Amino acid sequence: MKLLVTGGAGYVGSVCAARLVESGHEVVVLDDLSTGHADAVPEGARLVEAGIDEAIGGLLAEGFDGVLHFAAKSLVGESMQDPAKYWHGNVVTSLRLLDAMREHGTPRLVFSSTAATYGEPDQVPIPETAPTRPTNTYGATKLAIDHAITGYAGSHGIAAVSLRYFNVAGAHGRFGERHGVETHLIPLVLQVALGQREQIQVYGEDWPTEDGTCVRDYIHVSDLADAHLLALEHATPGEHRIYNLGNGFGFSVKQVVDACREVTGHPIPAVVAPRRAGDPAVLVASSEKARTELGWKPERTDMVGIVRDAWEFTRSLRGA
Ligand SMILES: NC(=O)c1ccc[n+]([C@@H]2O[C@H](COP(=O)([O-])OP(=O)(O)OC[C@H]3O[C@@H](n4cnc5c(N)ncnc54)[C@H](O)[C@@H]3O)[C@@H](O)[C@H]2O)c1
Ligand SMILES: O=c1ccn([C@@H]2O[C@H](COP(=O)(O)OP(=O)(O)O[C@H]3O[C@H](CO)[C@H](O)[C@H](O)[C@H]3O)[C@@H](O)[C@H]2O)c(=O)[nH]1
Repeated sequence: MKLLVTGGAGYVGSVCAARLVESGHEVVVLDDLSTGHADAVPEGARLVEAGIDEAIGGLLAEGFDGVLHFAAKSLVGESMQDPAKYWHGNVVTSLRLLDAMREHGTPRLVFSSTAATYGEPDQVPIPETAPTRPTNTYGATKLAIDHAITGYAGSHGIAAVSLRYFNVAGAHGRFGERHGVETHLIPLVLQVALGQREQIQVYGEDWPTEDGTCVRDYIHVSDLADAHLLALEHATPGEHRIYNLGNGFGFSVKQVVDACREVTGHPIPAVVAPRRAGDPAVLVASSEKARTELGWKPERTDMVGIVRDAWEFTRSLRGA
């Protein structure tokens, strides 16, 4: 297939673009490099360095079999301080993309949604039928886009799939996580091991969990990429399918830090800090639907293995 990958110079998009190229697809990456890196675009893919708003119409006029839409603003804290950046950058931009797909008859869409669409869950593991009550602007914009996709798919025959990622982690060879402003736990802990930061702050030790720290469902980015390939195969015209992607079990912040100590051999000093606003205690996915309907089976579920891949990638960046 000829596929357009928006945000393919970013973390998840570059890994998926690499997997698509490996699988024999023709890949064009559309990325404005606002948080991505040109050298993260895999060999064999064409990079169009531009924003979606200005370039999408001209590009889709070339004729594509589908779009994988990763491009977004995705910092939860920033989304609360500057909501306009998120409503415009995520929702308005995605509407432009949907309108261009409709105009040019682009048949398939796979969209990066998020666990943040659910907010504080009533039950864990979280199924797709759980109430969607996002607690931050980032999650609200992703939910709004999901609603728009449902409408466009139903009315204009687009075969659409939204994948709600839980906590993405790990690396796929030379493709990994290098956000300019890093807020995610594993890369921050690895920065301590590299001597770039003195200690890791553990945001709260008084949560209602076994060891008192927050629990999250960490999904290896290569398993995530597999799900995108399956989503493309199973997408059905006129339908908008929504799938959670997680391993179905959680690791606490302390367990993640311990795994990083084991992999790096560094003591990684940790200090307890106040809770971070908006953090739920436990987020774990039920991904039964993706397993049953897509035949998806995450294979890299061991935390030490996930951290090892992230560590190798992080060290390679430093030429270590
Ligand atoms: N990383 C996670 O843990 C996680 C979890 C849930 C959902 N997601 C979603 O997955 C997607 C990818 O996340 P990521 O961690 O790879 O982020 P990222 O910041 O590394 O990648 C986003 C990419 O999109 C590009 N971009 C942003 N706005 C653009 C625009 N208007 N036009 C063209 N390019 C644009 C950026 O330059 C960047 O390369 C996002 O939609 C994010 O919301 C990520
Ligand atoms: O320095 C840090 C950084 C994080 N944490 C904790 O580590 C856990 C994981 O935090 P991350 O920031 O790595 O990830 P989040 O769970 O906050 O966010 C992830 O899940 C969200 C869904 O709620 C969105 O999908 C978002 O894009 C995705 O990164 C949280 O309990 C957080 O409080 C710390 O203790 N110290």
